[in-house]
Amino acid sequence: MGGRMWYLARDAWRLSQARWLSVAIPGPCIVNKRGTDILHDPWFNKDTGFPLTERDRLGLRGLLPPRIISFEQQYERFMESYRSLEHNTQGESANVVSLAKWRLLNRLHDRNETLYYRVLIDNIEDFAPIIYTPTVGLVCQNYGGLFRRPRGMYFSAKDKGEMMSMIYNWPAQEVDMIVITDGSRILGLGDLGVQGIGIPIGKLDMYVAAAGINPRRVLPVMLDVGTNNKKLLDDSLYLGLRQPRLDGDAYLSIVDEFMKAAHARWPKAVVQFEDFQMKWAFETLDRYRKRYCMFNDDVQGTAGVALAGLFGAVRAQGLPLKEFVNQKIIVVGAGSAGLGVLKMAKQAVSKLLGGEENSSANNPFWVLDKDGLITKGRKNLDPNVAPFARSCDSGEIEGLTEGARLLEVVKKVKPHVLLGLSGVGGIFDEQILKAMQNSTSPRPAIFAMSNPTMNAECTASEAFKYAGENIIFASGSPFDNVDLGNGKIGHVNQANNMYLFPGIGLGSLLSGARFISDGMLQAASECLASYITDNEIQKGIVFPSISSIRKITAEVGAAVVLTAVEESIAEGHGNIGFKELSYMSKGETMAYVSRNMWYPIYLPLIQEK
Ligand SMILES: NC(=O)C1=CN([C@@H]2O[C@H](COP(=O)(O)OP(=O)(O)OC[C@H]3O[C@@H](n4cnc5c(N)ncnc54)[C@H](O)[C@@H]3O)[C@@H](O)[C@H]2O)C=CC1
Ligand SMILES: CC(=O)C(=O)O
Ligand SMILES: [Mg+2]
Repeated sequence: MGGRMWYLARDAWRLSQARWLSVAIPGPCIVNKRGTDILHDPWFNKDTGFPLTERDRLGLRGLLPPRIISFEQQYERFMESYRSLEHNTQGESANVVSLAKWRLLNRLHDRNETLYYRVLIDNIEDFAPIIYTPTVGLVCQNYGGLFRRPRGMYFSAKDKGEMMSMIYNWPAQEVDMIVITDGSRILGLGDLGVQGIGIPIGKLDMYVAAAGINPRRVLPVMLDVGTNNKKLLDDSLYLGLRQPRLDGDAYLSIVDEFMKAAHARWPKAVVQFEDFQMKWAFETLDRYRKRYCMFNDDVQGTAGVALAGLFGAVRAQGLPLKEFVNQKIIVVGAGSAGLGVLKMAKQAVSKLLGGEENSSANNPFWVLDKDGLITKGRKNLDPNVAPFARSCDSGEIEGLTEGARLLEVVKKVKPHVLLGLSGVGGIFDEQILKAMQNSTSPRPAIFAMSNPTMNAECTASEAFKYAGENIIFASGSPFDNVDLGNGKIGHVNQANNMYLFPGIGLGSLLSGARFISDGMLQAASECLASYITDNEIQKGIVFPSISSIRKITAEVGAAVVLTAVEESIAEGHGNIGFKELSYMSKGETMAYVSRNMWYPIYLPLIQEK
C-alpha cells in the first residue's frame, strides 16, 4: 500500500474505533455465590453497603443489620477509625504504631477489597509507608506472629514435580501480574525465608493502587527453598521449610518448574522477580528474560528510577543532559541494585556519546562494596562488576588504590553524586557528608537509597545538616522534608522503584509484550525523568510526589506500550491486537492505558431486570 493510501486506511480505521476509545463504564460484576459465601469473599463483599435488591436476590436478607450504609459513609467510618488509632497510640514507639496501622489496613484488605483499595488510592501518601516500605519490612520480620490467613501462593522445595497441578489450586481464572520472591534478600534485612511473602503482597498492592491492575488478577508468590537464617531455622514456630537454602541446579530446577507452570496456565501474565539475592537475581534474569515476559525489579526497576534521579541532578546544576557523561558518581554497594543502576547508567553514557562504548576517559563511576573501592586489581573480581572497576591499581587515579575507604574516595573524587545501595544504615556518616561540601557540583546529590528506613545510608536531616542546604536529597524510604530555618525547606525525594515497576508491568501487560526489552525499560525511565519541571528541579525536586503515582504510572505504562509496539515485541492484549496498537497515536495509547486501569467502586452484583 502506498504511503498516502496507508494513512487513509489508518484514519478510516481510527474513526471506526472511536467508540472503543471513549472511556468504558464497567458493567455489573455478576456473582455466582450466595449468602455468607459472598460476605466472606473480600472481592464481592460490600459489608453493610448491599442494596435491598441484592440482599433479596443473593440470599443476604437477615444476614446483615437492616440499615444500608453508603460507600462514602463506610469510607468515612474507616478513616475515622484510622484517625482514632493515631490518636490512641500517641506516645507509643514508631514500630508499635506502624504495625497497628498495618493490622487495621490488613483487616480491611481481608474483608472488603473494594473499600481497601479506595482508601489506599485516595490516601496513598499516608498509606504507602504502611503497606510498602518501611513498615512492610517490619511485617516480614514479624510474619509468624502476624499471620492470620494466607495470601498468595507458596511453592516449596518439597513441591518439586507437583507445581503444574498446584498452580490450578489458585481460584482466579485469570492472572495478569505475578510478583515472586525467594525471600533471600528482603529489603536490607537479609534472608527472611518464607516471611518474605510480605514483599510480593506489598508490591502488588502498589500495582493495584498505582497501575490499576485488577486485584482479582494479581498473584503474590513465595518460593520457599529453605533459609540460611539461623534464628528462623531454630524457631519452632517458623512457618517455612526448616532446611538450608537450596543452591546450584537444585535451586534453579525449582524456579524453572514454577515458571513453566505459571506460564502454562497464564501465558500472558507478567512476572516480577523481587528481592532475590544477587547471584540468583542476575542468573534468573539472564535465564528467563527472553523466554518469558518478566523483569527483575531490584535490578531493572531501581536502575530506571536512579537514572531519572541522576538526570535530575544534572539539570539541577543548570547543565544540559549530555553533561551526564562528565559527572563523577560514587556508587556504594555493588549488589543487584547497585550493578543494575551502573549498567543502565553506562548505557545512557554510551547513548549520549553517540553509541561509542565509553572509554575509561568517560568512566564516571567509582564503585565500592564492603571491601572498599573496586579496582581491576581486585582479587576474584566478579565479572558483573569488572566493567565498572577503576582501571588502575597503582595509585595514580586521584591517588586511590584498591579497597580505598569511602571517606578517602569522597575526599579525592569530590563527586557530583554519592549514591548508596549498600543496605548499611548510617554508612554516610558526618565526616563523609561534610566531605560532600567540597563536591565539584554546585548542587551535590546524595541518594541514600537503601531500605527500610533504618538501613538508609543517612537520614534526610543528617544530609542537609552536614552536606549543606543546597544538596539534592533522595532516599529509598520516605523521610519528612527538613526545616532549614528562615522559612527554607530541604526537599526530600523518595527514590524508590515504586515509581517505575507498576508502569513497566502495566505497559508490558497491555502491549502483550513477548519479553521486556532494554528499550521498554529506558522509555519508562525517560518518561519518569521528563515528568519534573525546571521549576521543580530548582527547588531540589527530582521525583514527583507519590500522590500523583497513578497518573505517572499511566504515562510510564503508555511509554512502555509505545516502545513495545515500535520494537515489534507487542502481541496485543484482549481484543486489541498488534495492528490496533500500532495504529494508536501517543494520545490514543494513553487513553487505552487509562481505560484499562481498574478503579474501586461497588459494581452491581446482579443483572437489573
Ligand atoms: N530504593 C530502591 O528502590 C531500592 C533499594 N534497594 C535497597 O538497596 C540495598 C541493597 O540491595 P541489593 O543490591 O539487592 O543487595 P545486595 O546484597 O545484592 O548488595 C549489597 C552490596 O552492598 C555492599 N556493601 C555491604 N556493606 C558495605 C559497606 N559497609 N560499604 C560499602 N558497600 C557495602 C555489598 O558488598 C554488596 O555489594 C537494600 O537495602 C535494598 O533495600 C534495592 C532495590 C531498590
Ligand atoms: C524497594 C525495593 O525493591 C527494595 O528495597 O528491595
Ligand atoms: Mg526489592
